[in-house]
Amino acid sequence: MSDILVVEDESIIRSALKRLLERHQYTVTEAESVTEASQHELNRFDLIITDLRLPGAPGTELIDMAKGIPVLIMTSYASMRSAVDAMKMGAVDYIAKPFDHEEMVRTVGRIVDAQRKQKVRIEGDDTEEGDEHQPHSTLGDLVGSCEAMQRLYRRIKRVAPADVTVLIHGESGTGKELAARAIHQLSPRHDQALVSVNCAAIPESLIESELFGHEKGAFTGATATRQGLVEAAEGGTLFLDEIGELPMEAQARLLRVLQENEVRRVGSVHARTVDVRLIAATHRNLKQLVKEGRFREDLYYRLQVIEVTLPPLRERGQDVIEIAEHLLAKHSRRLKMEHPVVLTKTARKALVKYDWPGNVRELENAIQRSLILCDNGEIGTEELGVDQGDWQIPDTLVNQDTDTPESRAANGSNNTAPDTDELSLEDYFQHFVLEHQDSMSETELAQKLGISRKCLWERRQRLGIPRPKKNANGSTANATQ
Ligand SMILES: Nc1ncnc2c1ncn2[C@@H]1O[C@H](COP(=O)(O)OP(=O)(O)OP(=O)(O)O)[C@@H](O)[C@H]1O
Repeated sequence: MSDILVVEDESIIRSALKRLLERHQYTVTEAESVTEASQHELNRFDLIITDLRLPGAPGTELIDMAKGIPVLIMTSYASMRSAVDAMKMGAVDYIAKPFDHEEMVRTVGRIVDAQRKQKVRIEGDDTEEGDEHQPHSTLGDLVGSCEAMQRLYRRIKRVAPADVTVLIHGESGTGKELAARAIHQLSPRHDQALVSVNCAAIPESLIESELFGHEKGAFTGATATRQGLVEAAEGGTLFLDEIGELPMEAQARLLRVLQENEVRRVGSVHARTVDVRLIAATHRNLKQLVKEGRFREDLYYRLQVIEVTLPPLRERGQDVIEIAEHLLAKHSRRLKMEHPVVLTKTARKALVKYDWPGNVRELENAIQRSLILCDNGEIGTEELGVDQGDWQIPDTLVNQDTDTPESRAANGSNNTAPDTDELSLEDYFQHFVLEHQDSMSETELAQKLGISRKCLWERRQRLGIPRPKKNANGSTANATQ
């Protein structure tokens, strides 16, 4: 049986809530204010439900006072703002008054359940209680122990159990998708699906039907009714990477999912109810996009309930070595390396000194490349290429069929990128794209360059060579995006 402390100054609401919870087998203690609540030993409760506005101190004060105990905020000022602020301060969730009884019972059940599971996991791990404040060198697939990563882990653990939308910020390649996965894994939805979608990688014309599904005949080519990815995430989590690239029409449909828990397939007049938690990520400044009229303000406010920020790799100090070694082990296994490969002392220093504009993804490429190029079991600065700017061997080359050490060595000594000394990769990229963009689709171009469609799109943005748009007569014209 779980113990709940209800802090509410309006006695009618307080006793109604008490009765409701007791009917569901919870033990309830009441308090009228933070001061009265603080006379109890807060640590013995499994959950504290508190009104935000109370006589004297606000309910949010209990978040710090009851370290580790989830605090659910009730607010009659159903403004998003105060609820968002409470969540930022560490509240596990919020519920707007007047609340629906069923919703309250469901929310309480979910939090208490998640809390119990977390306790079991912590005890099972043989970790001390108060684990939240123990330093960790990993969380899920994220590796790194610097202070910024510790803060990130703590934040992920706090937001994961609350069923709220999370917006992840961070430069490209910082691990936003891994962070989303960690949130899903630590949430009560962890045994349901996590559906990941990269909004920048799906052609604009297809994105609505991909996400929301379509009815048969909704558009040319819609030969059958199809469920969208939002529906595929039913009961679980939907991760929308690069949400800043979502076209306006799709933004409107997504807003409906968030506001009404409803999805309407393209070409359908009927809405379907969905139960999906959204995690979105972007490397862009969404506020700026809102100002420029390219992102809906209402959607922006819905998304930024809780924000999580991934630090750039250059700000993670010695973590870069920890991550490099982790990636070295991972890719040595993948490439079935016969002998262990290590980083030289100079290489380690160079790793820390280099500023990694492409973050962990760039580091991962450098490690993969080095494993192929090194021949004496040691990786030095030359193999890493950290002194030579940020050129990369395309992934397709790295992932080529390199099953034997001989063929790997051959790939290296063939010098697959002979021009890189004279021609920077960016020049090469620019030439290649300008030369072939009229005759190749974006997918073909990306494939030839060995990069993802999204990466192609990002580089186009960075280098100022926007994708040409096809005119009605089939010729192309550059369009600023
Ligand atoms: N802290 C980390 N420890 C280990 N591997 C990491 C870490 N962060 C990122 N990676 C690896 O780096 C690569 C890029 O990570 P991820 O795709 O999560 O980044 P992202 O921020 O979502 O990038 P983008 O914005 O370009 O989609 C992945 O292969 C991931 O496994």
